[in-house]
Amino acid sequence: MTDYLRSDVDEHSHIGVGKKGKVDTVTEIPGSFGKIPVVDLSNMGSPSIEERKAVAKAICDACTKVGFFYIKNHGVPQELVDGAFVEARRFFHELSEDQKMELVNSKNPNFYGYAPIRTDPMRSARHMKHLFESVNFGYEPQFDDAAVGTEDNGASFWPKEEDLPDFKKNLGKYYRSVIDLSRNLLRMFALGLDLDEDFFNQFYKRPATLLKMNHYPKSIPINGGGAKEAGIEAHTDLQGFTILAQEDVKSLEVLLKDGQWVDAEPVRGAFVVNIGDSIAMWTNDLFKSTLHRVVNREGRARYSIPFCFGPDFDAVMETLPSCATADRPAKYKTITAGEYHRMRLNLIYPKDD
Ligand SMILES: O=C(O)CCC(=O)C(=O)O
Ligand SMILES: [Fe+2]
Repeated sequence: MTDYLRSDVDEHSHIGVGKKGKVDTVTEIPGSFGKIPVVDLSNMGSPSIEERKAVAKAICDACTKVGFFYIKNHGVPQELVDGAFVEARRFFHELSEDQKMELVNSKNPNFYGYAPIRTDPMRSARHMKHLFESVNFGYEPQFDDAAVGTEDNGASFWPKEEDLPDFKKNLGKYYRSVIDLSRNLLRMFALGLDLDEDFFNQFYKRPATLLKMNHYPKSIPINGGGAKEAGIEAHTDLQGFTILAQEDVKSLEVLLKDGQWVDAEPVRGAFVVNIGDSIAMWTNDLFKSTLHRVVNREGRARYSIPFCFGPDFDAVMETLPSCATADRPAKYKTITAGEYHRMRLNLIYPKDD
């Protein structure tokens, strides 16, 4: 059993915690779709259980075969999506470098905040190259219509109101709307896995949400000359699932069967959803956490807004009964989402950073 530190593109692997408690990889190759499926969510809130089940089945097919899918008719108004991109541009371009560095994530106990572009050749090989700039904000009950408590998941670094007026208020509208959509998707996952429709929501009372904004410039100058394409190396996401908003610049690529990288082209009005490692482990890899990467070859800047939705830190992720059989015994150790999260953050942000 290898003590893997990072997903390995050649093995189609994601990071899980094996029965012996070691970080291990899973080598299953994503299933039989040749492309990323599109799921229409129009009937997700239908009073008819049969109609809801049909949506749940389409989602679960996509999760078991690809781990990536588009959703349309998802209920998040386009003006909120467009508004969130306005705020992303304001953040990256209206704040000075110093103002952004005041919010740097290495100063935050939960690594919330700003992550600058890193081209330092001396960075240890254990780090992912960070050829983009990004910022993220954690869970706050004020953004959650279904909040049961008043505590956040650790304070985020928000820009000062005088530096970027109304930024938090404006982004908060989008935050609220994607949390709501995420809770509805959890119902579909549960239905599709033959669980009580509300099964997952009991583990998402103070969820590990992360609203991220990424900026991939059109190219990145390298010290000493030359330029590189902006992007993110092949990786899997760590949380339950991610809802990604993109504009019209194509750059996201997903690894499908036979080792083919396919573009997850932007589709106006649709989000891209992908399963993260936590739900993959919880479902005993029935749901696939699929490798993806970003390479901005388009010659213009790209912005994206991923929203990650992970279970409560104290949620105990024990292999779901409908996901283990005699032929397919449970592979993973029962672990709390928080323990797993912490383990992954320690890999992403090693102490020598
Ligand atoms: O920007 C994108 O399209 C995807 C970003 C991503 O994979 C991530 O932030 O984990
Ligand atoms: Fe990702």
